[in-house]
Amino acid sequence: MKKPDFNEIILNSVTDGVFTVDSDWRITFFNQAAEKITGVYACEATARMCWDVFRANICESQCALKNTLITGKPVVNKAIFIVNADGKRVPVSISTGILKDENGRMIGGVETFRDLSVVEKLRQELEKNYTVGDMISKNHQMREIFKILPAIAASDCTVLITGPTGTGKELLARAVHNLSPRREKPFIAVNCAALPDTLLESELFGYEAGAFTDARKSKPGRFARAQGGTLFLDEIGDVSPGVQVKLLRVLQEKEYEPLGAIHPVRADVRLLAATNKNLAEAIEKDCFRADLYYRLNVINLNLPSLVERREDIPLLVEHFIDHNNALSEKTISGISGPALNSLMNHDFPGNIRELANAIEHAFVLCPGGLIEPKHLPSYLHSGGNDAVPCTLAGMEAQFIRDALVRNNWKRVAVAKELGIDKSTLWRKMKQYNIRAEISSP
Ligand SMILES: Nc1ncnc2c1ncn2[C@@H]1O[C@H](COP(=O)(O)OP(=O)(O)OP(=O)(O)O)[C@@H](O)[C@H]1O
Repeated sequence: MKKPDFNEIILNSVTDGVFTVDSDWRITFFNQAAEKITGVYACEATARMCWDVFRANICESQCALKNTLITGKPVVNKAIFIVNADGKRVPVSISTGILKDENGRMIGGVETFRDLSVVEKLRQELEKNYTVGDMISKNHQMREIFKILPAIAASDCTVLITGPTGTGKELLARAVHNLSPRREKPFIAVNCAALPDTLLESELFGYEAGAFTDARKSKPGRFARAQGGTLFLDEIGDVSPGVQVKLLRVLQEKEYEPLGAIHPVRADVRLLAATNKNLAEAIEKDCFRADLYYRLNVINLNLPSLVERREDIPLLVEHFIDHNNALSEKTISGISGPALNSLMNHDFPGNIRELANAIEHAFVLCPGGLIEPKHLPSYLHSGGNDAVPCTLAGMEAQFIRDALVRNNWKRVAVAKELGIDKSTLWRKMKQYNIRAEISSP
């Protein structure tokens, strides 16, 4: 009778998957847990190339076992995905090591892997509870907003969303639209600060042919495009008195006149507006009409800054890692303790947009595995802004910032110097979280 192989008995008793390969990458052993996790029987797996059986997202570009056999360094608990025999993605954490014979000669490698499906499911459940639309938060103030959002969405009232830049005002407006009975109709967003006054007016209300010299054909405005749906007016605090009067008329009479039109047009549009300015102060300074403010501010949703909801940082970091993983070829498994610490200790003047940009930056520099402090923008871990940017986006941001300083933050002059449109400059400043030190045209 064949003597029992105790090594095999032990390896088949553990709940982690274990397989070994020889120096030609052919599987020499496949335990029972490996069969269960991959859905492949040991008799089918043995003697096959490991990447044909253990189909991991890192097989081609960053094989952990290969790395270990080349460098001699083990990989410990790296989170990856494999594709099982049914074609389903299974999250696993892998560890690797070298196999040596009694003379110390390398004869292959060993990989152990743990099924993380349950952990992943729990994480997704947890995230689902903290999510409305694309917004994620576990902060009590935000969760109060999430709670009343369906009722607000179901009504047709105007909503004024306030809060510092990058706190998610547009995302919240989209969530209101997507939860509302108007969700099948368009959601149209207009950034009122990005357009000069005359252009904003024709952009919003459209014009008839012959309304002005270049108007050969009539053009529908954003109100017309949003008909039946929702119009989101971002940066409403920057709208001129002339446009304010016209908006007031739409809100009061539900109609407007395109430039050069003889008859008014009925507007079936829900208005949502947002600002990071203090409109009450603007009213006192006679820069904003009180009557328009009251019409817009039927419901006010105020978003707290990220500093006021630091508890959201880990959740948001995971969310942005997932998002970037889905968009890129890379697999980033998470963030290291020290890197998360750097983020937790930062004040984020650009709020969630700044955090999202920091994770995007880390994706460029991090080859895989965990995001470490060195992968984050230098100002987050070195305490200074002086480091030379090493990504194209970083260089563009630096270039724009330098031009703004050179031109005393005058955006018109900077746009001219850089040969770009003022709205493009504005968009890029927002993208790179460059904030004016002196407000100017
Ligand atoms: N709660 C959130 N969960 C996930 N992502 C968020 C959240 N809030 C904001 N974001 C992301 O942060 C970025 C900025 O959000 P958004 O443009 O909505 O901010 P904003 O307040 O409208 O900014 P601004 O005042 O500069 O116009 C976007 O990439 C958005 O997807």
